Amino acid sequence: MELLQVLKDIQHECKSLDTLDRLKITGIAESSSSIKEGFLFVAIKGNTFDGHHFIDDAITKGASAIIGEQELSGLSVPYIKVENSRQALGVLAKNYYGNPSKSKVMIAVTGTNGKTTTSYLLKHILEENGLSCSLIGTIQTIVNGESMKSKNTTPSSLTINHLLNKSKDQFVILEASSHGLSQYRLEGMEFDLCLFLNLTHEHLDYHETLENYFETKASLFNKLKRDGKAIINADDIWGRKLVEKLQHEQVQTFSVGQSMDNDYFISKIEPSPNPTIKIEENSKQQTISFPMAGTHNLYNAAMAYAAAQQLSIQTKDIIDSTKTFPGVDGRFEVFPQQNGSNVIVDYAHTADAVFHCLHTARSSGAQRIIHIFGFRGNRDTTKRKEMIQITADLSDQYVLTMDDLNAVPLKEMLHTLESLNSTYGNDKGVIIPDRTLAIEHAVANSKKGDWIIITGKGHEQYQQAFALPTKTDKETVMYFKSLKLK
Ligand SMILES: CC(=O)N[C@H]1[C@@H](OP(=O)(O)OP(=O)(O)OC[C@H]2O[C@@H](n3ccc(=O)[nH]c3=O)[C@H](O)[C@@H]2O)O[C@H](CO)[C@@H](O)[C@@H]1O[C@H](C)C(=O)N[C@@H](C)C(=O)N[C@H](CCC(=O)O)C(=O)O
Ligand SMILES: Nc1ncnc2c1ncn2[C@@H]1O[C@H](COP(=O)(O)OP(=O)(O)OP(=O)(O)O)[C@@H](O)[C@H]1O
Repeated sequence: MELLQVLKDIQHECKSLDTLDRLKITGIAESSSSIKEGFLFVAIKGNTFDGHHFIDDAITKGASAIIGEQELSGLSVPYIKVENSRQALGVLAKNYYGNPSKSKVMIAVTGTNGKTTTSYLLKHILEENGLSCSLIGTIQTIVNGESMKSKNTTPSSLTINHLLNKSKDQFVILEASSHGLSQYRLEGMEFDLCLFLNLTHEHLDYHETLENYFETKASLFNKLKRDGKAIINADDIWGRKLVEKLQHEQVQTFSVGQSMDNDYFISKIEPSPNPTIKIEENSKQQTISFPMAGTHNLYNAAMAYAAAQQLSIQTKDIIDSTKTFPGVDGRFEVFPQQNGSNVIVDYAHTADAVFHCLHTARSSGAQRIIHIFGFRGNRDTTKRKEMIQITADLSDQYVLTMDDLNAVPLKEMLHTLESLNSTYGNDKGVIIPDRTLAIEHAVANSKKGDWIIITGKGHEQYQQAFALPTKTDKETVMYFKSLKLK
């Protein structure tokens, strides 16, 4: 493709215009390690590396032109300077792949918690109704029925545009993370439907304040197509704020919430044992049954319901398909034990998610709650206090253990657990550093009516080795089950 075509709509400076005029590129790469002969290399200053340091490497590997933010000269291939390389990459990718988000029905889901669950449910509803759907999110990326493991919740703009270009599916659901939004990973894309689920304390190591975090999430709604629609959980205080903002901007906005002034009025919530939610719209009441327990999951169901309606799926068909939702890997997955206890594996890693998870266990009949969890190294440390306070309040026993250390020394994390526990915890808490042994301890000491809740890792593989030969919380739970069966 002609380089000038790829540069369309991008403000740039280049000292070798003649050369650009004739130049064709065979691809685009944001990493020098992906460069092939004839590629355009986009140098990005990142959090760990500066892509500008890899320009020589990219040229040696065959790059035919370079884009970057620095003032550079004397390169053996044309150098094009832009204001912001990440932002430029979004437009370059869009131009190179033929603006694929324009011709697809694009749905973005944002919020602190529930993006994956809501996205999976909406995909399930669409597919049950004969529609094909790609999904780009935390657990996996599914395009044309083929699944790949995800590295990021929201991949880079180059990856997304490539996936959209490959996708033959009618619909695309994308989980929009705040990191993704702030790093321009959705730059140049447009959406038919954007969902806002909630906003609670998370990622303040990155955004610093909740206001900044909200502004970043809210920026998704600037990417709506001209006739695009916003669906917002108005029971969330930030959601309510967003409804007001979008209505003021005359964006087509549909609110979901427990007061009658909402477009989708939630008139009743029954979180367990047979989770159902009643929704009234245009004075008609619908009852939605959803196999995942908990008020939080019923909110996810309400949001997916409203989205499916706005995508013109018949109400009855939505209700029928919601009933058959198979659930999501590592989200409130229940493993009944032979002794009458239950083990739950859940991806909760915010205070709000932990609250919902423990609350759901209690309202589902847990007589004793034993909660096992840890803190991820090198991530928001300010949420830890509240997480301990919630478990100290809502569980009967809690076990602090290891989550991913992310290069934090084990000794340092142990010290952190001890000091947080003595400051904010209570005598219900113990520390068992090895995650698999913490689970073993809880299972071995469990009795009928106990609910052992293991949070934080959900579907993810363990990063470090533990005492037992298992790789995930679910494998660890199954390991004890299989020992008992022998
Ligand atoms: C801190 C952070 O957000 N980093 C993201 C960012 O990487 P970065 O730009 O900082 O990359 P870097 O490693 O410093 O490298 C800078 C540049 O040098 C280039 N390079 C580097 C090495 C080399 O040999 N050659 C080379 O060209 C790199 O390709 C890059 O362009 O941009 C990359 C591409 O988009 C992301 O993959 C990467 O996500 C990392 C892996 C990550 O863990 N991010 C987390 C915090 C994140 O984004 N999480 C959210 C979900 C959060 C949630 O809700 O739970 C997500 O969307 O995944
Ligand atoms: N609507 C909700 N409100 C509060 N907590 C929720 C909600 N939905 C799910 N959760 C909790 O958050 C956890 C993660 O859920 P899910 O993976 O659906 O969210 P996510 O937004 O994709 O998360 P992440 O951004 O970390 O990938 C669940 O295991 C559950 O504990």
